[in-house]
Amino acid sequence: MFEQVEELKFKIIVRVAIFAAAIHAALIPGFYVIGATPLAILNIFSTLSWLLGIWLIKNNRQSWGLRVVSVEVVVHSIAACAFMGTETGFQFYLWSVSCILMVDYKMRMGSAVGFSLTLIAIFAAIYILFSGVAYPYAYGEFLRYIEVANILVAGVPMIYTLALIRRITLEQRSTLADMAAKDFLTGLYNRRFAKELMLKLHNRCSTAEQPMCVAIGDIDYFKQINDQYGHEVGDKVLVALSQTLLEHTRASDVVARWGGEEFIIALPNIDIDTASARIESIRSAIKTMDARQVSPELSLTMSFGLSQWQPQQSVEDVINVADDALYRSKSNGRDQTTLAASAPVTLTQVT
Ligand SMILES: Nc1nc2c(ncn2[C@@H]2O[C@H](COP(=O)(O)OP(=O)(O)OP(=O)(O)O)[C@@H](O)[C@H]2O)c(=O)[nH]1
Repeated sequence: MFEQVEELKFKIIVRVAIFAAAIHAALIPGFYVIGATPLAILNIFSTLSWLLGIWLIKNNRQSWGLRVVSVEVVVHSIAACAFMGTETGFQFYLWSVSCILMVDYKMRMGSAVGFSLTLIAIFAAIYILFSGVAYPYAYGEFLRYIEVANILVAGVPMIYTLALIRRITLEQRSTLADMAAKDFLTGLYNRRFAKELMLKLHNRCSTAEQPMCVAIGDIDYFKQINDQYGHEVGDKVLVALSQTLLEHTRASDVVARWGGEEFIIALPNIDIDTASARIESIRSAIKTMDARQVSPELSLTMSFGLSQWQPQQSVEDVINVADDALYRSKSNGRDQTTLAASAPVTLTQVT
């Protein structure tokens, strides 16, 4: 995840750098036309510096790339203001670079803040040193427009950098929320998060006076699958089975990995008869699931325990009751669903 974020960040910085290189290249004839030949020559070096920065960033030397372009901006801002005065607005690029430097996480926080503050200090020093310099070249009547243009163009990298940080923050937030809620292997909800969701569903169902059921399923003889085909195949079985569970449940159901080869399905707004028909259809879908995509000749069955969640029961209570029913499915020969009741009802005996 961290590498992807870094990749995205530097991809965007490369775009800013290409934009900057193009602006510097375009200014070469511009400076030449107004008679500022030294600045035209300086811009050739500036364009080359930006191209070098892009090359360094693309070749995995991101910190060096950022340093090269930072030095370029400092030199360019000082030179432009020394030759043409501060009214041209070239000093505003120092603000852009001070923002961009902060996204280099490889640089220590203290150094990044130090460099950024130095750039702002240079910005202030430029006013002290060069605000008295009068613009000596042609087209002086357009000075105000040049200043406005420079301020606007310098603003783009700052907004781009902030937008980038915002995007990364939001993406990381959703990734972290996903990691906290989901099982790494199967992508199903994990036990802790499933419990929270089940409680919310149960409260909603109780308020609306709707029935709710909970099923626990456990793969039969999963140890044998691991022993016979290997742990990696076992993992693939867990992933394929999770997919089958999702395909045969409603969006409002909660499907979660409860433990190693144990899964839970919470079914809101459903009575026990309809729920048992649903679980039975899931059980036969698992039996007929094309397990050959995982490994040829592999056959898979699952046992279930199903219980209706009574209003006064806690989440632990209903799970214990469903678990007892599952235990009966196992001890009665597996590949079946047992309904938890005062007298347990086995729906399907293994054939
Ligand atoms: N491949 C894989 N195996 C797992 C994972 N988590 C648990 N297991 C395995 O699941 C197996 C569970 O074995 P048992 O508890 O003996 O149950 P079983 O073989 O399924 O037998 P019954 O439940 O009695 O039908 C163990 O071998 C665990 O190593 C996992 O994430 N990946």
